[in-house]
Amino acid sequence: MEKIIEIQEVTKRIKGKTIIDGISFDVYKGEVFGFLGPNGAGKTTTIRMIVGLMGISEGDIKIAGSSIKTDFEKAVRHIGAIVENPEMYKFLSGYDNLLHFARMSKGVTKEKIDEVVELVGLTSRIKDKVKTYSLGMRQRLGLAQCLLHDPDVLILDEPTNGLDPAGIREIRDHIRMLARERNMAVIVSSHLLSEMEMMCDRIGIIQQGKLIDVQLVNDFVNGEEIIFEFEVDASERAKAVIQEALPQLQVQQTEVGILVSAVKEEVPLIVKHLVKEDILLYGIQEKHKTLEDRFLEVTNSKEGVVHA
Ligand SMILES: Nc1ncnc2c1ncn2[C@@H]1O[C@H](COP(=O)(O)OP(=O)(O)OP(=O)(O)O)[C@@H](O)[C@H]1O
Repeated sequence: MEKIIEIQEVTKRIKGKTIIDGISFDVYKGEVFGFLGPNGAGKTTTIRMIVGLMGISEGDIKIAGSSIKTDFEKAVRHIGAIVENPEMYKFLSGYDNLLHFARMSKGVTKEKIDEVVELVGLTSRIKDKVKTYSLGMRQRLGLAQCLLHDPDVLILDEPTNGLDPAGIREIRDHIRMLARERNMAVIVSSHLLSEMEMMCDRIGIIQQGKLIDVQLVNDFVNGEEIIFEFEVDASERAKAVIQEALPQLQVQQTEVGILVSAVKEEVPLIVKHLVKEDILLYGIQEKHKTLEDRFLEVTNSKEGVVHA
């Protein structure tokens, strides 16, 4: 995979306060990279530094090999971004808006405008005034605007904010398509964890200005341990039996039985202990953790390992 963004030991201080504290990670072409973190963690600040809206106190950011510090113009040329709400002229058509933006960047042809309109699925409505568009259509027009100069990287801060479920799905599908079919790197931030789980290939978790974890979404969510639910006739006793016999495992009582966080190889052992104590076992189910479960585990423990 080809690196397109390199964040190298970046620190940001504002009025003596450290907002971002020495973060480093890379983003590759063709992937959707999600930025997760509690409110005030530093997601927007990091994004603003990547797109060049804010200076860097220490460290460097390279885009397609060019430093944003020493080669700003060349570096940001590779980026298309929606950081604040895209500015649109509501009384103009979508097409006229794009024409307006096209005039501001060099070398954008009318064919290119038609191509991006088609790419974001707005062809049939592009001649209508923007004020008649739904929020989802406006977001897609914003996406089209970002794509006019053929960026390698797309940066979207909270792209699904305020959208209804259908709108969220539309934007998500477009983001994934741009990464897969156009080999673009897409960086998104969102506090909607279920959304990030569906949209991203990798996520970086930022907390109090530090990057505490960078992982593939699948590895992050599932890890090695799985939660198994054992449906039994006597859950309280079952919990006590497993805690006594296998004290290394985490056991939780539920309405129908017990939840045990374990690896698959440990399941026969758990069953053996339950059966030995004459506990009736009606079924075993695998419960997958959600990104939200894992996010809360990691941010609450404040410990994390950076897997590059
Ligand atoms: N210009 C500024 N002056 C002083 N403090 C700032 C400034 N910009 C950001 N901060 C502080 O930096 C921290 C990180 O803010 P940032 O907006 O990057 O967080 P965030 O992760 O995007 O949060 P949210 O999810 O709430 O948008 C916050 O504590 C914020 O108050």
